[in-house]
Amino acid sequence: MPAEEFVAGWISGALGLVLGHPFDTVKLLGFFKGMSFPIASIAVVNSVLFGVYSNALLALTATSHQERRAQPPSYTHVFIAGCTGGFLQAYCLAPFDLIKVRLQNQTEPRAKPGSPPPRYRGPVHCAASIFQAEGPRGLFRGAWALTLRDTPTLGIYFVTYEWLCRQFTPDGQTPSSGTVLVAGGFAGITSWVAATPLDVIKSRMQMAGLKQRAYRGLLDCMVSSARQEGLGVFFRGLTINSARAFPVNAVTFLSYEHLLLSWG
Ligand SMILES: C[N+](C)(C)CCCC[C@H](N)C(=O)O
Repeated sequence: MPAEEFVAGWISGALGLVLGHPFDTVKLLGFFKGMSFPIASIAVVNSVLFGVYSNALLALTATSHQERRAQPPSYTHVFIAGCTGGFLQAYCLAPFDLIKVRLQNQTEPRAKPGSPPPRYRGPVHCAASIFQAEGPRGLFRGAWALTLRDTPTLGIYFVTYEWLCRQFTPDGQTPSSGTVLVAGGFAGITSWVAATPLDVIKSRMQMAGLKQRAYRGLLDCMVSSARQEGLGVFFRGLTINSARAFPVNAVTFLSYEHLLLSWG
């Protein structure tokens, strides 16, 4: 059997791949366009959350991640560590979240002839415009509401995760991948259900001055929203938040646990 065809086939195939690569890259970049900003920001924020959580538990219980399966921390410690992680991640998240909310609310019809250009051209332009108009503090608009939203609800997040893992795992053993997926998914849902009322208020405060009227503060925003739209306003987005929370947090916890396991 002549080998040349194989070699030629291999080389031409490889060349095709090399030549095709830039096109694939463009296609891929096009496909993921607009995703690099959320991906980059979630990476930073999530590393702060999990890093602070784990270190807070280390400080509270003097056990490392590996030791915690044999000596599980109390739920009070898990809650305190979760709240600490939530509090600190909220500050890192605040500017990214503000930009996301501002860009998502830009729903002017796209590039119709004669229509005004969008206010923000992209995440960097959005950040720069806010910075120019309001200074660095402008980038933290709504940060207080975000902190109130995330501090207790991330405590709830880790308590739910730990509790569910322990229900389905024999003492001292590592939870199975299935358990981690389900516990992570439900931790996400529970946390988002608890966070939704303040999520609504947070987004309104971040939009204040643009589309919405300006509020005197968090309480004013809560009271006037409830007065005008009824108490149902605090549950706006509950279904979509929960539907998104399950897969996102199932995968977050699964990859987190697996990475830690594989690093020893
Ligand atoms: C605290 N709060 C519920 C707002 C978020 C908790 C889960 C965090 C996760 N990165 C996610 O985006 O779902």
